[in-house]
Amino acid sequence: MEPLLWAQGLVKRFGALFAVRRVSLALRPGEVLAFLGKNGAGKTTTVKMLASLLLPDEGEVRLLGQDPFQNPWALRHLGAVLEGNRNVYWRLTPLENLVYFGVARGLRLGTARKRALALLEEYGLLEKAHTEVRHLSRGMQQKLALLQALIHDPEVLLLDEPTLGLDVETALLVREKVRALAQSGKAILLTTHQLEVAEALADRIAIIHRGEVVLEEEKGALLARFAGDHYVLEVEGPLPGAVLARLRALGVEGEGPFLFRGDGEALWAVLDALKPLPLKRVAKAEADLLEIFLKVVGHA
Ligand SMILES: Nc1ncnc2c1ncn2[C@@H]1O[C@H](COP(=O)(O)OP(=O)(O)OP(=O)(O)O)[C@@H](O)[C@H]1O
Repeated sequence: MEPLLWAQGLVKRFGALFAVRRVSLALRPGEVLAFLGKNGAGKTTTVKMLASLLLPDEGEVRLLGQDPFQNPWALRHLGAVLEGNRNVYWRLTPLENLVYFGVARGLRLGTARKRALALLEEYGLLEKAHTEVRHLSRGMQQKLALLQALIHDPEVLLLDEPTLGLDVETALLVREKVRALAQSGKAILLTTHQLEVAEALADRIAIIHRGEVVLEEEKGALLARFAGDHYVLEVEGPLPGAVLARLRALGVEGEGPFLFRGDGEALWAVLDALKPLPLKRVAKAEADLLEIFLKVVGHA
């Protein structure tokens, strides 16, 4: 499948600082790519180049095959939520904002209005449709910023921290919506420091460190690769000293839950040593994204 968004060899320097060095990305229909990195790693700079808000020193961007720097009309295929809620007009109402952005991106007035009202209803903002944005709560403003990116139904979405600062219910709603948008075929780049959000939503993970993409991998494969051979065991009741001694000799660590590093075959020796004690749980330990992130960039 052809990527909807494609970038090759992006470079951005600020004076002597290489903020972004040769970053390449591709986003295909229906795909969520989580773009992770520590503060100052180069995420925003990259995303701004993808959104044509910043001119790369080197490299190319294509949106549905078109170069948005040569042909800015290609940007109608893109919706972006950057830097929280700053991309809406504070003295206009949500409805006015959405109609304005819809028309600016090529919708007819009537279509923009209909779509704006439908989105406001879908995201629970209809009762604020006519309230000036500056009088909305911060979370509502943030939700509106997302709707502003969706109003013209673009194929590609760049979402920077879409759930940060939202209440639990709204954050879950936005998560569900992002998932549904991907299922409907949108390509989504998700920038976030909330690793559990990335883990829940992403199909692929890219980690940028000091301006370079140091890891890019399908999420399932990444989690499996870092999980390694690593089992967690729990037993009912206290362990007799002799059993514990045998476990230690086999390399079992911990005090319950016990931890065993080894392959599936070696695990049988451990289970044998435990017989006939009742087992509560034996499971392959799973890596989480936080652990992986810290391993890849945490101490570098
Ligand atoms: N306009 C600018 N002028 C000079 N330096 C800049 C400019 N914009 C960004 N930088 C620098 O480029 C580097 C990358 O910044 P960027 O905002 O892309 O990081 P980030 O990964 O988005 O970080 P955060 O998670 O903190 O938002 C930083 O060292 C930053 O200080």
